Amino acid sequence: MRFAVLVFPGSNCDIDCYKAVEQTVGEPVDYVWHTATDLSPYDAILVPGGFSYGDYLRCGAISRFAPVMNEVAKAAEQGKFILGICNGFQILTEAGLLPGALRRNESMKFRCHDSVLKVVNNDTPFTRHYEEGQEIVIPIAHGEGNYYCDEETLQKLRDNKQIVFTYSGNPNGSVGDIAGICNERGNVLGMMPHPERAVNSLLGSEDGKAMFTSIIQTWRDTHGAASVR
Ligand SMILES: NC(=O)CC[C@H](N)C(=O)O
Repeated sequence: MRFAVLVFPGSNCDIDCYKAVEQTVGEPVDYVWHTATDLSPYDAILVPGGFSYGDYLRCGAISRFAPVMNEVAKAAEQGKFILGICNGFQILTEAGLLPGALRRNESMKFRCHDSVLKVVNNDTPFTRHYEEGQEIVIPIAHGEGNYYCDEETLQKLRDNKQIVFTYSGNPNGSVGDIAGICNERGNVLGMMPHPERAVNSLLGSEDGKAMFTSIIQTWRDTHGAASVR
């Protein structure tokens, strides 16, 4: 299995994502520049956090026009795993690959601290190594993590089990305490907290590790390879 970590001008969590893959699952991983026009060698695509294009206009509003985003849409269509973290989540909503939008935090302040998340849906390729209802500690670091969608969309998210993580103690004003959602098919996930910053107890938490092992386990199950320990 091969991972891509996309890099936009202003990404700053790309190295963390790369290291998380390298150190937790040890699978091949490449940085892929935003001008790339071929993602065919990759099975999972990580859209990392940061301040792509300086967050001008709105976070992710410019990045979503990058050439690589056409390839991300194709990859999503093909059922490949797409994980957008923080700015990556913002880019995926701007690109229309996930519903809703991320607005300024209710406090109007940048929030950077650990957060407790509840795993609402562990039946996704990204969360199968968690228990349903499990509480995990994953850091947040954002100014625009206030997830918004209209009532109808919120109901759809609930009905289709697309709400994957909620906050225990809402740090930003998100509707329904939403911290992370997936698409209907379950192969595209966006979340504001940073699992790649929680893959080793030296970092304060290793609760993010299971996201990476879940992805690879799912891939191995469908490709007949050995299971992940
Ligand atoms: N860490 C991040 O990806 C931050 C995302 C975005 N720049 C924000 O402040 O909301």
